Amino acid sequence: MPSDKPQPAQRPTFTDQEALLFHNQGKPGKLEVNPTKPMATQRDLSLAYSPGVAVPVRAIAEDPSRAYDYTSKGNMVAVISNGTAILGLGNLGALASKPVMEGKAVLFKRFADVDSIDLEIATEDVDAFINAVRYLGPSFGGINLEDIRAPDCFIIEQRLRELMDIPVFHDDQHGTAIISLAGLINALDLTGRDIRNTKLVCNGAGAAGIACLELVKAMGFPNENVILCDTKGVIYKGREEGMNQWKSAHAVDTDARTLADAMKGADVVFGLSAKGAFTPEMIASMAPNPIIFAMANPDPEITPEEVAEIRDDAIVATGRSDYPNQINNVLGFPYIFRGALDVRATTINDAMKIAAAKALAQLAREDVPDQVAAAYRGNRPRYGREYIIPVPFDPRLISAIPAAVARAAMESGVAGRPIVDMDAYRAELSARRDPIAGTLQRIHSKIRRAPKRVVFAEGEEEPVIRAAFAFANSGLGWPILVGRDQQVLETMAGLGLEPRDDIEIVNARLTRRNKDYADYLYARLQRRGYLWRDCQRLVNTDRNTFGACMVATGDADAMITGVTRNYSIALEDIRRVIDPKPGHRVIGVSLALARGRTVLVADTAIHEMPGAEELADIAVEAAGVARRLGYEPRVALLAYSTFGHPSGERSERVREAVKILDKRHVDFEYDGEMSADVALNRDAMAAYPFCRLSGPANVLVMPAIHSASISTRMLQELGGSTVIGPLLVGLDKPVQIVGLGATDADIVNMASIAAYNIGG
Ligand SMILES: NC(=O)C1=CN([C@@H]2O[C@H](COP(=O)(O)OP(=O)(O)OC[C@H]3O[C@@H](n4cnc5c(N)ncnc54)[C@H](OP(=O)(O)O)[C@@H]3O)[C@@H](O)[C@H]2O)C=CC1
Ligand SMILES: CC(=O)C(=O)O
Ligand SMILES: [Mg+2]
Repeated sequence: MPSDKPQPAQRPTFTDQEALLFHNQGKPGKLEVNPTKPMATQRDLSLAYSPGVAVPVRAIAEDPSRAYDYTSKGNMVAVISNGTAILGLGNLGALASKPVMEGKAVLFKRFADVDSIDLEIATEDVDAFINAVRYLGPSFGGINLEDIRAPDCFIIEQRLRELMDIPVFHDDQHGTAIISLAGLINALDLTGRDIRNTKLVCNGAGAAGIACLELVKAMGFPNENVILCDTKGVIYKGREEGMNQWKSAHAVDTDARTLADAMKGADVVFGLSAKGAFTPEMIASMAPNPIIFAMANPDPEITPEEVAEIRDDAIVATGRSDYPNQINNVLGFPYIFRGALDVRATTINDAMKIAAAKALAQLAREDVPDQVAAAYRGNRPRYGREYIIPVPFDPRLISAIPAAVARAAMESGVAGRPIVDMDAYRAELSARRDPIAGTLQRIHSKIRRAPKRVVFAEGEEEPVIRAAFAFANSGLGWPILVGRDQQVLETMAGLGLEPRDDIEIVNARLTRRNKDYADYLYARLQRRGYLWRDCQRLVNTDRNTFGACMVATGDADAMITGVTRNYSIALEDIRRVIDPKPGHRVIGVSLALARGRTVLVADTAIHEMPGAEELADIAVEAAGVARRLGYEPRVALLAYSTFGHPSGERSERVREAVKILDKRHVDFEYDGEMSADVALNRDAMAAYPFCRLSGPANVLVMPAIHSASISTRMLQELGGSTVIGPLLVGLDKPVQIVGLGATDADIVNMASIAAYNIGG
């Protein structure tokens, strides 16, 4: 649980020098452009450029919607600024805004796989700015305006919305409004307030302030309960100084003239102004349980530490990532555009904004996965005063927010290409964030249709219990937690989880099946030096043995273990109880996913230095796994040499394995021996026209366990691949072993793979 008070000591700090170095090291700046098509050969060139490129040109000229099929338009957003209101730093010009705009562009990519480029336009003239942008429509699927001062931004956005047929969205207005509304919905809920009689003060009557008020009023806040302030104080009816039509729309009848007057007794205050604008006295004068959103960047109107010195009943949020409750538009713009682009929305309307805010608010109320806990440095946040809004690293945002936005676009009639299958869309969204997610999603939808009973052998462990609940909540099957009832229940209570009927707790010592399992084990082990009593002790005390007995005897369908024990020891426990499937070999297969490509690597778990027969078996098992995952296997048997060169003894086994596969007449593509580059790179493979693989390999059979282990770990650490596994295949009953210290998400995934019975 997060502590009650903000803890500055835990906050990451950096020097100015470090910030400059960060931006300067490697290639200066934060983004570069990469081609998505190969440009390696003469043929590639003639397709990508003249003459091949003429074909899509004509197609688009004939039907402009084809631009979405043949160009990057549909996934490309421009982040455009003139630098007149850079964060809360003021008007520092177009060029100085570039680091922020590059930052927004990479956040688009990082969080929602939206390609984005920053465009800084060096003019403060509203008409000139509009003219510079209005003709850019063909290049982009959407325009994200950023850090343009009020009231220019209102005119610019409105005119561009009229002139362009793609979404134009001023992030500082609407992004901020959406996120603060989401936070406000939850803060009102936590403090038991009703939107109709809550008093709100907004300091800052610029882009962000005005848009926030418009959205909260659209949600039902009465006009007379809201006071807007700017550098001149309260915006009251009849004020003349420093006014414009957008401020006037929110002017109220009140005697309050200063921000301090307005904040007396207020329930909520929004800061969208500048550093230090709220004084301790102002905060002290607010109503009990005040809601304080100090959102100025980079430094808030008041810090959470300063609030904590004055009162302990406040809910405080800032725009920064290093305090709890980050109300920042980064939670919105990537996902809102993702949803809008995916339905080819012509605009981003109020219905889509409110849908995004509600989806965000809802997400904060749900149980938090481990990846989010990691973003909180080990503190698992729970819906409450210090967790009113999800963090930007929450992996659930990518499927929840765009789906809500896309649905609202469809319902409000602005979607050019409605989504037919929303579940499939959500799965696709998750896959954009993490390539592994697409494969897992397929597995999940399959096992949901025929849920299985899965033994979670280490049922007393916290992550295992959380995983079991997540597994059951997602409808993936029925978990069985093995452990002492009291211990399991206490851990559950500590996690705030209630026991429930669909999650069984089985105590090995007390179960009525205890004797049957001991008999079963004795029948297997009596000729290996075990007495019946030894078997009974194993069943009673070893959870892997007990869990495996449940699976072996049909009391459960699959099993997951490994959180507290080394892989090889857990495997030994299991092998005592479960044999290989007749005619099969037990191996480990790892899945490496990178750059849209999935490659299976085997054997990553069992055979240290396989002989030729074993290598052939490994190829057969791994090809089976590829098929079960929906890939047509192309198996490369790897070595350091390729088809006999350089010659060497160590490759002999691999060549022999290929001959064995020839004799077995297997029904999949295979070849070798070959080096990894030949296996994976079409051009390198082309140097061997006799190679029997029809394309780059998707199954790599490694010559030995050390090369398998080293290469998968290097892929993960250096190559940016996601690697899952080793998945255990070839056992007669499905059991999977996670790595020591696996997170709840890892356990759920491996439990799903066990339930799916990936080994066939
Ligand atoms: N957390 C988030 O996600 C976001 C935070 N922001 C923050 O909000 C702030 C405003 O941004 P934005 O609306 O784009 O900028 P604008 O330039 O459009 O508006 C600034 C507004 O703040 C007012 N203001 C400035 N200083 C003070 C002060 N000391 N007291 C009262 N009012 C003041 C100005 O008053 P006047 O009209 O009298 O000049 C003006 O109304 C920035 O700090 C920015 O970082 C913005 C967007 C997103
Ligand atoms: C977060 C943001 O967009 C701003 O402070 O301007
Ligand atoms: Mg901004």
